[in-house]
Amino acid sequence: PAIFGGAPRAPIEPPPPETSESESADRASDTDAITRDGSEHGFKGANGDDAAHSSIPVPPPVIQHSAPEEADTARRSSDDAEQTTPKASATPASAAVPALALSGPEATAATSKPNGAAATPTASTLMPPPPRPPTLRPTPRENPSLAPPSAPASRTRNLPIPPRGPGCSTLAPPPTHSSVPAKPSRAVVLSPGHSPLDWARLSGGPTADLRGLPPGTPYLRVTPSMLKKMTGRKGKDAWTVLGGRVYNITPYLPFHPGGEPELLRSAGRDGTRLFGEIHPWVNYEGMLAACLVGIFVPEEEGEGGKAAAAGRGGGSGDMEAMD
Ligand code: HEM
Repeated sequence: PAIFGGAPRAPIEPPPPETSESESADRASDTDAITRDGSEHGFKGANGDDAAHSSIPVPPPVIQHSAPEEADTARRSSDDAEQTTPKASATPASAAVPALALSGPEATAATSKPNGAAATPTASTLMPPPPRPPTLRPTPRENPSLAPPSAPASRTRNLPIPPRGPGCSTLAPPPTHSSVPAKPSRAVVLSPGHSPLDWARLSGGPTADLRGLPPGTPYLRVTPSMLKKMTGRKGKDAWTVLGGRVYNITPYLPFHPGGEPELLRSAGRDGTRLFGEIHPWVNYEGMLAACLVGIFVPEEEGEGGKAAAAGRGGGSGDMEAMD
């Protein structure tokens, strides 16, 4: 009802020239009442209200504008109610719409006079800066300050936000991250029963001992000379140093996602740097806890000065030396 309020009706009323403005206003209110009544009557069925409707003149011009309304009324009442209905509703609405639509900042810039003198002065002063009203485009300009958080902007309005990157989603990673060239995977196909989970089962137990040393063997002080012999060849186990600790990587070889040859690159030497170059994120300490042989120490700090290199089927007297 507010949309079809009296303001817009006034200009439309002119068609009925028979009465004065005050009368026309009264008539407008009457028409409202009539319209409602008419509709109600229509639902209930036509009654003797035709007299009231008949008081409303100007059927032909108004009818043109209010065609839809008229049709409705026509369905509701088969009598003269048709004439009354069009006046009240359709005409005012059509008149009001254009004024609102064109009254935007753009129209004001074009010096629109009819929109009311009061609005014009303010508009003139604000004309240069008021790009705000056209929120569609100027917003991006203003946004830069607010733009950093692209998320809020996108939430508020879809149109104003020009999508910056390919993915408009706020959750999309920055192009910098997504553009990182992916290295071809060198992962190998592990044989059945040698998945990471299988390794976890095998080595994860609290009592798991995969060092390849006699049970109860304490952690060893492994010297460079000792380490050098543990290459995984000639029946020897493969040891490597990671972070100052010596691990027997032999049992892990078939479980290594990178393949046995890759893992053996570090056998018999310190593989800390090589390991870190490939996958520094791998938690070797946890994965190889059951394979911990000892600590890596300088030659002079070794056990008894005698190399204690040992392994499965290794040197004859080496195992005793390690004990
Ligand atoms: C120091 C010698 C080592 C070398 C040269 C090596 C090399 C590699 C290579 C080339 C890959 C394949 C990476 C890819 O997917 O493209 C790989 C994967 C892997 N390696 Fe090693 N590796 C070594 C030691 C180890 C050790 C000691 C462990 C753990 C005890 C380990 C655990 C893994 C794991 C879990 C993956 C899979 C990583 C992933 O899928 O992201 N590696 N390794």
